[in-house]
Amino acid sequence: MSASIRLLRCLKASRAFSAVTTEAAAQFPASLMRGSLPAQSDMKERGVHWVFLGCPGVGKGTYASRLSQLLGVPHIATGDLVREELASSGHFAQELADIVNKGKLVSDETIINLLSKRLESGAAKGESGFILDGFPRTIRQAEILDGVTNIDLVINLKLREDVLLEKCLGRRICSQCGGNFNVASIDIKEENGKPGIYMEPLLPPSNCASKLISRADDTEEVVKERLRVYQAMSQPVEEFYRSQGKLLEFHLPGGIPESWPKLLKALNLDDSHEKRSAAA
Ligand SMILES: Nc1ncnc2c1ncn2[C@@H]1O[C@H](COP(=O)(O)OP(=O)(O)O)[C@@H](O)[C@H]1O
Repeated sequence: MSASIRLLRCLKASRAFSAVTTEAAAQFPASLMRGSLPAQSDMKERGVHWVFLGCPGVGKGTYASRLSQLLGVPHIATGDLVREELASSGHFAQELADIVNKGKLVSDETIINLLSKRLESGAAKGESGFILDGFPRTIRQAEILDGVTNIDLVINLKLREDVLLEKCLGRRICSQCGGNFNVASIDIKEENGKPGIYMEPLLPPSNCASKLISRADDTEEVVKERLRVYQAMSQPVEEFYRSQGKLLEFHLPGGIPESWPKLLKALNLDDSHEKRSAAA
């Protein structure tokens, strides 16, 4: 049975999450594949089951999307699923907007329903494997995911907090093509032994420049609340996976040109892997 169907059944079978998680945890021994990267042949057949963790603005979407192209698995961002739902009209969209625009998390039940639907439609199209971005964000979500599928690896992206705020405030989306850009120019010099960091802006092409919009939840007040919510609700998820030996901490050294090759190296995905997949 696919992970998506199990995820959905798990949720439908019981509205009491605690019962689900106990049952789910018992069903799948956590030692299975714990802490190991799948072999390259396995990656091809099953597709990787990876998770990206990290604070708002850290760049989960950027690196998850690049890796999904490299490894040929879908990049599934629950924030995107929520925004698709927000774009629809109706009472539920308004309820969601009230939560998201305050920087709060939507309920575990809502997010699991959205994710299940996305996984099911992907499975129907023959997708296998995934890179999840923005899920799990609570211990309950992590336990439910653990009960329905075996996560191979969790990449925890790290960046200093003052940069996170700047990056969120600099985020722009082209209202026509949906492209993601960032107008923030980060150039913090080394100070008192604390390393500096340089990240150049990711500017849009001229045809997008006049169509840029910002996310409603990327205001200073809401980003600060999202960072607070991350520390309270999602930081424990890092510990959850650390204790399973699945967490790979990656401190971003700078912008994409500097960070991407280092991330590939940390994942044992070297240039030759990149070239092979480009040629395939
Ligand atoms: N796994 C999740 N659990 C609960 N709420 C979520 C989840 N994923 C996304 N959301 C909601 O969607 C919003 C946007 O998500 P995302 O784009 O991932 O934001 P961020 O930039 O903060 O990482 C979140 O602030 C939250 O309200």
